[in-house]
Parts: sequence; C-alpha cells; structure tokens
Amino acid sequence: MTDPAATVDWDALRAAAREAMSTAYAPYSRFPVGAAALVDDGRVVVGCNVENASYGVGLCAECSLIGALHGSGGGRLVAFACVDGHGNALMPCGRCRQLLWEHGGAALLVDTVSGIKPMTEVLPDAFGPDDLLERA
Ligand SMILES: O=c1ccn([C@H]2C[C@H](O)[C@@H](CO)O2)c(=O)[nH]1
Ligand SMILES: [Zn+2]
Repeated sequence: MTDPAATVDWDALRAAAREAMSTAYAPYSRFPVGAAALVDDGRVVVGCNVENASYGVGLCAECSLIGALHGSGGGRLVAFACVDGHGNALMPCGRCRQLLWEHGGAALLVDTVSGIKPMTEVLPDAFGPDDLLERA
C-alpha cells in the first residue's frame, strides 16, 4: 500500500507555511508563526498568528488557518505544517491540536519536530465530534 505521507509535497507545504509566517502580526511575543495545510480537494490553506494588546485574545496561526479553510469552501485537512520565525517545524499548542482534530481527524498527517506523524500520535485519545454522538 502507498504511504499517504509519500504523496504529500512536504517541501511545498513547509514553504507555504514560511511565507504565511512572514505575514504574522506578533509585536508582543516577537514570535511569528506560519501554518499551511493541504485540503482533501488539493488546495492549500494558510494562517499566521495574530496577536492583540489584550494578550490573551491573540490568535494562533492554526486559528486563522481554520478560518481560511472555511472561508474558502471548507473540506478536510490532509496534511499540516507549522513553522517558527526561523522556518523550523513547530508543534501546535494543545488548543490547536484540538482544532486540527476537528477538521482533519485521525488521518491528518502532521509535520512534527520528530518527523511526519498522524494526529493520533499528536493528540492521543482525543475528544472529538464522535464523542458527542448518543451512546447506548
Ligand atoms: O502552535 C502555535 C504555538 C504558538 N503560536 C503563537 C501564539 C503566540 O502568538 C506566539 C507565542 O506563543 O506563538 C502559534 O501561532 N501556534
Ligand atoms: Zn495554538
């Protein structure tokens, strides 16, 4: 069987994340972040962190990426990459792992600091949409 990670152009995804990082608004942390994801219809959506003078309401790059996903037609995330200001892979924070789970689920592949991993390893035993279904 073909390895799903092998069909993804990870270099292109990382490049899109780096470009998105250059649009970050991070005057408070001075820690720009860019994110990019491949959608199941082949398009690529991106996001950057957008901070706020009220520090706690700043948005992670993943948040604006999810907004871009839905603003451009929705779909399921297939592959995800996130980079810091040096262009190096960055792990999504806990809240963003939950966001990614919602829109990509178990099969979403993530470019982590220790290789490409499925979301089941990035967010083990996740709570998700299925947990809201009625149980017998
Ligand atoms: O996965 C992450 C982790 C951090 N940040 C942002 C939030 C904040 O603006 C800055 C420093 O935490 O980095 C992201 O955008 N995504
Ligand atoms: Zn986050």
